[in-house]
Amino acid sequence: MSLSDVFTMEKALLWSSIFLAAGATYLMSYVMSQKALSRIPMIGLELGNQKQREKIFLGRAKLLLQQGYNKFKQNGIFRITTAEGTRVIINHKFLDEIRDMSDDVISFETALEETLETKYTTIPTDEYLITHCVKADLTPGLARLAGTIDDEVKYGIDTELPQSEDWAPIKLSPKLLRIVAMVSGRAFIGPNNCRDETWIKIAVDYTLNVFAGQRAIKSWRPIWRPLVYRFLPEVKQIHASREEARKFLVPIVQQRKAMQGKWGDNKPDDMMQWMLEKADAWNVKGDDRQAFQQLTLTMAAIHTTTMTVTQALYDLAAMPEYVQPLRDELNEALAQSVGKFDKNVLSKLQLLDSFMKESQRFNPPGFTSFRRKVRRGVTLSDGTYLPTGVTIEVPSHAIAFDPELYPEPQKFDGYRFYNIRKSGAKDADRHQFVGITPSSLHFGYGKHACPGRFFAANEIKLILANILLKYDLGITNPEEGRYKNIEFAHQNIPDPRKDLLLKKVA
Ligand code: HEM
Repeated sequence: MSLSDVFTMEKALLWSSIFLAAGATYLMSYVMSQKALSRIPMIGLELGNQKQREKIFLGRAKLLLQQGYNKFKQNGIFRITTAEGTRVIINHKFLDEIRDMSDDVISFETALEETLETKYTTIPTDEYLITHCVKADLTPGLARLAGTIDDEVKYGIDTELPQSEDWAPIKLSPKLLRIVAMVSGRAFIGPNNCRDETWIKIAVDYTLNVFAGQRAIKSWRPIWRPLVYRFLPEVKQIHASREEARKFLVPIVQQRKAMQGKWGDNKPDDMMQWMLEKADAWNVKGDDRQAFQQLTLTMAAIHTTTMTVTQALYDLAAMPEYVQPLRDELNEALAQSVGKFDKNVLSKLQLLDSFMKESQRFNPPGFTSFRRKVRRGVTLSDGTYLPTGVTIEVPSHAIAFDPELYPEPQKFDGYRFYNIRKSGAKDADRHQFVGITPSSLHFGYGKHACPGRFFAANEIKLILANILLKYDLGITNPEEGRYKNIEFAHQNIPDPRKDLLLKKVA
């Protein structure tokens, strides 16, 4: 045997030992994490095997989460089989210790990548400049923008909703989507672009395409996904709508850049402008990427807001007894500000704010919140170990129906939060629509809690206020009660097939 043969053999032996050691370490950590997980109680085992439980979760998630929350309220943690695998559901009592953990330990972004199937859809989850500008520019600018947003709301209502003085049935969701796309667009890309039909189509369709794409990917087992994703029509559609958006948005980006320093008093006052001015500092390079950031923004903003307004209008239509008190509040606030909606008027609408929050408590967009991926195993204060790779969620809907937190939780009380705020209690303002507490989690919690909720709250108030002043509302069969939501796994959406009745007030 030559010297070089000996070296080759030694090398092979070395590599084999490294692989064996790595394999053994991986196996050990897998076994340990499975052991740690198995210590967390599982609900729903009586419903059948994993496949059967996944299927049952699609139709009964709300109920199962509620049962788990009630059963494990003391220890606070349980596992459940969802359509996307096993999830660890944690009680809100752990939120304050988790919220301060770094993203390397408990990650919002990795959980979102998993939800959106970013590996295959390529939807970015790390566009930090968006969140920064929403917090640093949009929210502080809300008082200045209230008038323009109100103009756009009025234009949207005049052009999209019926103008009849007799009862007219409409399918609300598509109309509201267009209104919200225009109104949000006014604050995102400015008055010259927000009414453009191409923009409205992009803003409305993109989120739907992304959700169809990720659902199509999830319908395949993980092992097949890298092979099939390129051929899925739903994934191709995401790319097609991006291309459409690129053609529309890139020229606007280029025009804005060409005008840099030459705007004078006409400088646009919108998200695109603020983001372009900060792009270098945030290392966001290239016209395409800067244009696509508007798409990511619409994905966070348009459908979430539209669903919330739809739910509130379905509630108002089913409970018309709230209409007059809300109109009285509006008229009183407007009378003190020469008939114009401004920041002061909006802050006086405490009953409307309370009604919106109660409507969201009953009809949240999802039954869980605070979805996070554990990237580094962590031990909670009660000794529970959450191993690396686990996805955690908080049962926000079950929490919002806990009688210890919300007296008579099954009763819709539009005055619930209004009365708390009027009571003068120390933390009364935390019960505003935008307020986030461990028992009110529909905008998330901690450092990734929705930064757009202040803009959303103003937009929703302005849409509801203008509709309330202009229309009477009704549902088609009052004896059947409020329209039921469509529940699918974690998700909860207003039924788009239902007709809302509108009649212009004389
Ligand atoms: C009623 C409407 C809305 C609802 C219900 C909603 C809900 C949420 C929720 C649940 C989260 C995740 C929070 C967490 O897990 O802790 C979130 C994040 C986010 N939302 Fe909203 N949202 C709404 C409107 C908006 C609007 C209008 C904007 C933009 C103007 C926006 C921008 C964002 C952004 C950028 C994030 C990611 C934050 C981050 O990465 O740290 N949202 N939203």
